[in-house]
Amino acid sequence: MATLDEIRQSINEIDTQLLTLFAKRRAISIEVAKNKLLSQRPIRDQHREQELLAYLSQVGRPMGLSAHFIQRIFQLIIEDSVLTQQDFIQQQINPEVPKSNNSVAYLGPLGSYSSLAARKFLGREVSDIKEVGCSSFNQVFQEVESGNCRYGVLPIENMTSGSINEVYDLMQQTSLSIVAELTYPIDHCLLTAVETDINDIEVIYGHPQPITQSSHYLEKHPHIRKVFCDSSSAAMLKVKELASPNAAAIGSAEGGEIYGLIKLASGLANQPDNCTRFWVVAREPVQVSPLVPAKTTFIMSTTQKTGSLVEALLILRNHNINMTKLESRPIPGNPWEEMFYVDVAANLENEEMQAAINELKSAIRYIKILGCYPSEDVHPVTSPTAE
Ligand SMILES: C=C(O[C@@H]1C=C(C(=O)O)C=C[C@H]1O)C(=O)O
Repeated sequence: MATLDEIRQSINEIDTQLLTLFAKRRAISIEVAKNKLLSQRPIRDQHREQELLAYLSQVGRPMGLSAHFIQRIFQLIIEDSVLTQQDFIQQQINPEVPKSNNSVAYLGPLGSYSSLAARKFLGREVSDIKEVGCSSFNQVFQEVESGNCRYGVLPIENMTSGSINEVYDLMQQTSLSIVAELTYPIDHCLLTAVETDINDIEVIYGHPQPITQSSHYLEKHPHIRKVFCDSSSAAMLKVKELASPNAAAIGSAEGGEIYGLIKLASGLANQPDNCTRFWVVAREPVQVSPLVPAKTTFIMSTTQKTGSLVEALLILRNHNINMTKLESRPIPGNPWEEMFYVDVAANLENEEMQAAINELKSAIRYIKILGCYPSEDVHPVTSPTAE
């Protein structure tokens, strides 16, 4: 009988083959993108996705693979393929924005969730990226506005704790444009400098967001004192410095590795599939190909007349424009009025969208376009066989 090491070696070999095939599929998806560019066909083809998933579920069944399993794996693969194609098409129409040799500003020293998201945005080639960790969101804006950094990466929404209001408020004042969105999976871990036990932890250092998002876990350990830090990396640095069996930080496993911390527990967030959505901002807007699913974000303030918000939203509906998010924020110095942040699934260049914006301009008090960027919400549809 084969030893465990030998069996595991076979698994390594199979997984390497899978990786080779994933890379091959990704390369072919670029060929698909080139073909679509020539024929001007949209990147997303949900009918084809559904057909493919149904076909694969059928092929996998006699192999003992459930439709549910197949759909989960291939949804991820198809999502990657669509995003790869989007990136390719965007590079074609925005060739002056190469993704290498770039600089990016984000909140916190290396290892913060924002820094990990920044690396995801600029790809894995981190060697020639200038990374500027900032101590506040305001500084992130300043680094990009001054031209010191090409991009700024800003968290705007977390699945558990909701919108990050400070970033929304700063967006009201900036001249920067949103050029991309990305979602980053967040797995909050309890990190310590030395081997210890959860019952020995007396103090937890963390950014207020991860602490709020881990409230259920923390309620189970009411004796632990919470200390807020400017960023998750600041919390990790503090714990590293203390080197105490009684102090822990809340942060990512990747961040913990950067600071040489031990992972005492993971999966702390209230919501198991916790992720954060980020905006990438730059001084110049990007053009989004009509072949790529796009989002446009704008802010507007309506008049104080009754029904003025409803009227504005009806304009969008009448132009068949799907609103994906509506957020309201107070206007500083103007306590009785609200500013609305609107995300729509539409390209700014689109005729209907232009018509809607023009109509909005005459119906509301103020409108400012924050950016048009490729949509990251490209989750493939499920095929009915998986239900
Ligand atoms: C690869 C294609 O583009 C997209 C990605 C798909 C995939 O990865 O299988 C399927 C349909 C499209 O949404 C295609 O159109 O075939």
